[in-house]
This record gives sequence, C-alpha cells and structure tokens, in this order.
Amino acid sequence: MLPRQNSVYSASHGFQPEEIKEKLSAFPGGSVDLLKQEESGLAVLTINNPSRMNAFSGSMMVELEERVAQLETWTQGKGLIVRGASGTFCSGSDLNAVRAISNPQDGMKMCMFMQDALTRLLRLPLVSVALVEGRALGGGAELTTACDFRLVTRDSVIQFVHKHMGLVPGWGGAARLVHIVGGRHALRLLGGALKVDPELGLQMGLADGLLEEVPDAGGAERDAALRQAEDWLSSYTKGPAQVVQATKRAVVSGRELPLTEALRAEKEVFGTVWGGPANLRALASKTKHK
Ligand SMILES: CC[C@H](C(=O)O)C(=O)SCCNC(=O)CCNC(=O)[C@H](O)C(C)(C)COP(=O)(O)OP(=O)(O)OC[C@H]1O[C@@H](n2cnc3c(N)ncnc32)[C@H](O)[C@@H]1OP(=O)(O)O
Repeated sequence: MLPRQNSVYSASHGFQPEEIKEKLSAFPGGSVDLLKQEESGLAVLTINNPSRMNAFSGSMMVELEERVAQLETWTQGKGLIVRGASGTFCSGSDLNAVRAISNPQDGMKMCMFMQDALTRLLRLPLVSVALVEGRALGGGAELTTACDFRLVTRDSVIQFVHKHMGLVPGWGGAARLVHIVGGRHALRLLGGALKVDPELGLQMGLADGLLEEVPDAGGAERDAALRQAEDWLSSYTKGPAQVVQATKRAVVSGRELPLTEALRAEKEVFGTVWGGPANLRALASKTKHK
C-alpha cells in the first residue's frame, strides 16, 4: 500500500491532534499563507511572521497543518513553492513559545505535531521546492528538508542550530537530512551546526539550484526570486495534474517503502494512468518525444 498520506502517529502513540492544536493556538502571531493558482496548478506557501524572522508561533504550526490538509485534497495541484516573507526563510520555532512549552510532555506533543505535518507536506502529490532566501535556522532548516528540492539565493544560509540549544531536530529534519545528503554529511551539518551557504549546499547536495542575483530592487527582487523558482519548477510540472501527481506518488513509495512494497505501490499508481486520457492522447499523437 502507498504510505499513509495522513499521519505518522496515531492515538496509540499519544497523538491527540485536536488537543495539541488547542495548546499551540494559545501562542498566536504571524500566519502561514497559501496562494493556489488553479490555472497553472502551482501554489505558494508563505511563512509569514517577519517581525520574528518568520519564526513559527504556535498558531502558525496549526495553520501549517491546515494548509497541508488543503493541499492534500487539491486534485489539480502540480507544484508547490515554500518561502518566507520579507526576504528571509524561517527562524524555526518562536523561542517565546518554546520557553512556554519546554516541559517534556508538551515538547513531545509539539514534536509529533510538526513531524506529522512536515511528513505530510513532503508526501504531497505535488513537486515541492523550498525557496531559501536569507536564513533557514533550526526548525526553518528542517522545513527546507520537507520539500523535494531546495533553491537558494546567493545570501542564503541553512543552519541546523539545534546543537547550540542543547537539542536535536524535532520536526523530522534529522531523518530527512540523512536521506538527502547521507549520514556522513548529516552528521557534519548537525554535529557542527555548520552554516550551509550556497556553495556548500550545492557541494553536499542539500541545495538543488542557485538563483541568479537580481539588483536590490526590494519587493521586485523577491518577486524575481519567486519567478525564477516558478520557472525552475515548471520543468517538472508540465502536463496533466493526474500524471504529475502519479509521478510524485510513485517516488514517495520508492523513497519510503521496502522494495517489494514499493513495486506493489508503483503498480497501483501505474494503474491510475495506464490507458488514461493523457496516455491515449500520447499514443494517438504518434510523435517521437525528445
Ligand atoms: C525543533 C525546532 C527547534 C525547537 O523548536 O526547539 C527550533 O527551531 S528552536 C529556534 C531555533 N532558531 C534560532 O535559534 C534562531 C534565533 N534567532 C537568531 O539567531 C537571530 O534572531 C537571527 C540570526 C535569526 C537574526 O538575527 P538578527 O540580528 O538579524 O535579527 P534579530 O536577532 O534582532 O531578530 C529580529 C527579531 O526577530 C526575533 N526572532 C528571530 N528569531 C526568532 C525566533 N526563533 N523566535 C522568536 N523571535 C525571533 C528577534 O527576537 C528580533 O525581535 P526583537 O523583538 O527585535 O527582539
């Protein structure tokens, strides 16, 4: 079977989403904004808390899960760009909220909630890109790993600062980082809290592309970065949403499941497109594809 699209945890793990949402909502501030472009099938998710370097307040964690749930049912969706507001990515958890939930019980609940939300983000049947401008620190660095790809600007830094806080990642970032860069590089990035600039990111495979610099034109510069990211992503989201979504589902299965289960899941996905409208159109066109 395909990996469960919904949760990593269940009540048997003590995971009570509604209870956790209520507790997190007591820490307001900022927003997680979703803009869906129905025509292109592209969506932009903006982590929006600029006065806090886009740190996640408790209510923003709840909104993140709500936006992921919206995207899980978007049948025409093909691509997703995750970015921060005002030219910086995300500074992790809001330290004011963290201080208030620093007891083990609440910490574990926040951990399960964010691990679940970010796992579901990565499993979305959309091709996702983290557009990293400015700084992605702590949980913000973990958020970049919950996207299929990372595009970085010249001034960007991704830093897993957790060790400086006597922590390890708690939003799933360690597990995903090992899959992205391998165990050795993951240990260097976490153990050394290394500042990953574009050069190191590209060298390690954490970054998938460097966006061209645009003269400092303020908002226009940020729009230019978004346009570049959209252009980059469009190479992977051309064609019918059903085929793009099937492609991502097949990769998610291969990424997460043991081989035999992945093959069975691939068969299921194959069955959704074999003989489908796009397949029949391609056969009818009889053109050779480059
Ligand atoms: C599992 C995830 C993990 C956890 O939950 O345990 C975490 O993510 S913990 C948080 C990890 N993040 C950090 O440690 C980053 C903390 N922030 C900084 O190091 C700096 O603020 C920096 C480098 C992001 C920006 O430095 P700069 O000098 O350019 O600006 P300021 O420091 O003056 O920041 C501006 C303004 O934003 C507030 N701010 C920044 N980050 C956070 C944050 N994570 N939580 C709350 N507030 C944050 C900072 O306090 C300033 O506000 P002001 O009112 O002016 O003091």
